Amino acid sequence: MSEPLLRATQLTKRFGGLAAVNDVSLDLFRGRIHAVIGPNGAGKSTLTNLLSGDLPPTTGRIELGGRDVTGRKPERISRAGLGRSYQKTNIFLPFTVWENVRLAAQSRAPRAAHWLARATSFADTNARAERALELAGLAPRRDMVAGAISHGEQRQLEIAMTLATEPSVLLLDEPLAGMGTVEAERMVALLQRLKVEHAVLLVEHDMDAVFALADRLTVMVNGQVIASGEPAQVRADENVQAAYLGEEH
Ligand SMILES: Nc1ncnc2c1ncn2[C@@H]1O[C@H](COP(=O)(O)OP(=O)(O)OP(=O)(O)O)[C@@H](O)[C@H]1O
Repeated sequence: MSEPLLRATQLTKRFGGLAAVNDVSLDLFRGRIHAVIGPNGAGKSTLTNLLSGDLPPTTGRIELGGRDVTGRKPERISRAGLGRSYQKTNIFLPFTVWENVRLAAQSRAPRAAHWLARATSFADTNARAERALELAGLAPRRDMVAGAISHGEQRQLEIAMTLATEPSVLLLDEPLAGMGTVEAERMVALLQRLKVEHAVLLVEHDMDAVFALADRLTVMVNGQVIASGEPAQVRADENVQAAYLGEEH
C-alpha cells in the first residue's frame, strides 16, 4: 500500500480533566474517504481541530506528506497541503462566487505582494481558482453573488475555496449539514469526484452519505476510537451498534 498523505499517531487532547480526544491514530490515503462518526461530544471536531493545527495536541504526532507538522500553526499546515472547509465562515456574501474562489486561491500565493512575483502569480492564481470552481461544480454560478446562491451551493463554494489552495488532504466537517435530498445527492457526487485526487477525512452525521462514501470508517465515543475498519465490518460490530448506530444500521 502507498504511504499515507496524513498520519496521526496516538493523538490526545485534554481540556483540564477531560480527554476530548484520547489516543487516536489514523492514516489518510489518496483515493480514499475516511469517515469519522460518533455521538455529540465524541471528540470529532476536536480531532479535526488537532489535524488542521487549530488546536495543539497534548500528546501525539501528526505527519503530513511524511513530514512532522505537530504543533505547527494552521497556515503552515495549510501550506504543507492540508485543506479544511470551515462552515460558511470564510464566504464573503456580497462578493461573487468567482471573487470568493479567486481570493482563496490568492491566499495561497507565497509572495503575493512582491512586484516581481505578480505577473506569474496572477496567471497561476486564476488557473487555480478556475480549476477549483470547475471541480466543485460551480462554474455555472461564477458571476452570482455568494449571498444569492442556495445553501447547498454555498457549501460547494466553501469546498471550492478549500480546493483553490491545492491541498492534498481535505478535512470536511459535516458538508451535508442542513441539506435537502437533492442537494445532499449532489454533494455526495462531488465528494466522490474529490477523492480521486485527494485523501479525505469526512466528519458527517448523515449515515446514508457516510455508508455511500466511506472506504474506511472510524467510530468515536467519549474521545476514544471504539471501532475502525471497513464500513461493513464496523456496521456489524456489536459495540458500535450498542453505542451509536442502533437497529437501523
Ligand atoms: N475548548 C474546549 N474546552 C473545554 N472542553 C471542550 C472544548 N472543546 C470541546 N470540548 C469538550 O470536548 C468534548 C468533545 O467535543 P467535540 O466538539 O470535539 O465533539 P463532537 O464529536 O465534535 O460533537 P458534535 O457532533 O456535537 O459536534 C465535549 O465534551 C466538549 O464539551
